[in-house]
Amino acid sequence: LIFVVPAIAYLYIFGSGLMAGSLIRNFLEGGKFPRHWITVLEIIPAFSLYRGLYELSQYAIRASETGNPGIQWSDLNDHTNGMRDVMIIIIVEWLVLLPVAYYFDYAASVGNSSGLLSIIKRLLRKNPTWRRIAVNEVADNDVHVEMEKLDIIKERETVDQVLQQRNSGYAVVCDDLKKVYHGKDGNPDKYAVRGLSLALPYGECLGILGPNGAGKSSFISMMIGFSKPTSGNAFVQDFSIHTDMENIYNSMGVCPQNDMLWEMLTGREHLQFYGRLKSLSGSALDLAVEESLRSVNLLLGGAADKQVRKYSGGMKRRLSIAISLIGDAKVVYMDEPSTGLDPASRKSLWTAVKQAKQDRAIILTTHSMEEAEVLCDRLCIMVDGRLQCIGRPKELIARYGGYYVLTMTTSSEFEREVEDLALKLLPNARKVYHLSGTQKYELSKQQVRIADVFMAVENLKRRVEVQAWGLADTTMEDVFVKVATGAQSSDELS
Ligand SMILES: Nc1ncnc2c1ncn2[C@@H]1O[C@H](COP(=O)(O)OP(=O)(O)OP(=O)(O)O)[C@@H](O)[C@H]1O
Repeated sequence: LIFVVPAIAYLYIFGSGLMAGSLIRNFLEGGKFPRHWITVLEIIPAFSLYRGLYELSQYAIRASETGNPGIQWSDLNDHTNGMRDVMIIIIVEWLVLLPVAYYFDYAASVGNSSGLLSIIKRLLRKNPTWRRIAVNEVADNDVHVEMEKLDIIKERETVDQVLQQRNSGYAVVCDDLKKVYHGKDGNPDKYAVRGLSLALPYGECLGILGPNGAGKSSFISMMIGFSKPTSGNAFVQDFSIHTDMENIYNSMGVCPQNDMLWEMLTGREHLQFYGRLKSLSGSALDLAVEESLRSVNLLLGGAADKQVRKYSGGMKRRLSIAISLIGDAKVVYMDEPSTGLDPASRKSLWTAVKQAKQDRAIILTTHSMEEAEVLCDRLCIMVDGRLQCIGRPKELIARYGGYYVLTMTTSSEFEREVEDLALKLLPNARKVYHLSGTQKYELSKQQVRIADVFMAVENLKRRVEVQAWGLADTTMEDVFVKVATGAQSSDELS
């Protein structure tokens, strides 16, 4: 469609211009063709345009021969030149076709025609939520029982409030964003993102956690303009991702999941290129490049001036991060930024990101809970295209945690004793893991005292050989597993 429509439009304009050129001139100069039929033909825009240009040229030729001025406003009253009809036709068509063009442009930009009625409603809405685009709801034909959590509802309310304001002061606002990949060859549609609403202020780093296929990359690819949302909208610095992507690009930085680098260019050349794209030049550009290279440890050993094909995977990753941050990008997306980095590089990368987030908004996807806790002010967990929870890491741990994890490894003949110990400490202790002698139990913090656990283990050790044991507070990883498995099993049930 992308190629066929412009080709047809081009052929139409070219063909109708050619026809208008030969027909109008012959009809006018032949004098036999009825004048009113010429006016009817002028309804075709190319014909009225040609007629207007023809008349202007006739007046101009006469003016050059006689020394008189060319066409005057008063000549519109002269019926023989047909200029008044031409002007009326052009103005009326302009008034009619402009809204029609706007409509088709709009329908194409939301990727889903939403009907003339909804656009008119949007324009006429008395007290409009001015930035919300009424688009067709995705025919979400699953029967998932929506049991929205309070934090998700609160985030939705914040989004609603923010959308009422013209200058929100928020860096990113997502309004019920959805993405459906239409199934090909008889395959069913894939609902990758099912109505994401969130509001991100400046200076915040939001981490998106989720199992493989949760929809994290699909969300980011909509936000950076790689793909169009099926419905819903998002605003980056108050610019819509449907209509203002050009403006968004000026202040956006992206570190994609797969490094997109030119093998033959050096790291420094990459940064110079992207710096210039962000309108940096001269000494400001040199300074920014130097700073970026330093922040991701690419100055050591002349790495900055080596071609990227000679870089290790980790060096490429660090360069991608530097590219995403150069030029004072105000909103930065990082898709699994530390994948493939060794621990030292990861730590220096985290320092760079921490420094960078002071005055920008960062959206970061990751599978590393440690990274999420170190870098992110807020975290959300996404499962099967839906947000399951959102909040500060400590809040989430407190909400979904509330228990200690007792881990113990013995030889398999003593597994029964370990189970007895856990149940004696807490009759409703929950076994969450059991594999060849290693068992894990969740013990409610409110019902168990740490001192009792230590005493019970000491007693057990007198009778049984305990190879290893540990008592840990709930970690983000526990929260993640709990939320993700809980959501997946509720999806399976529904
Ligand atoms: N172009 C596409 N066409 C069809 N389905 C797609 C397409 N891209 C992604 N999907 C599907 O959409 C779902 C979400 O994919 P996405 O890549 O967004 O997940 P993710 O959370 O980023 O996963 P990961 O952590 O593995 O990167 C998956 O089931 C995936 O198979």
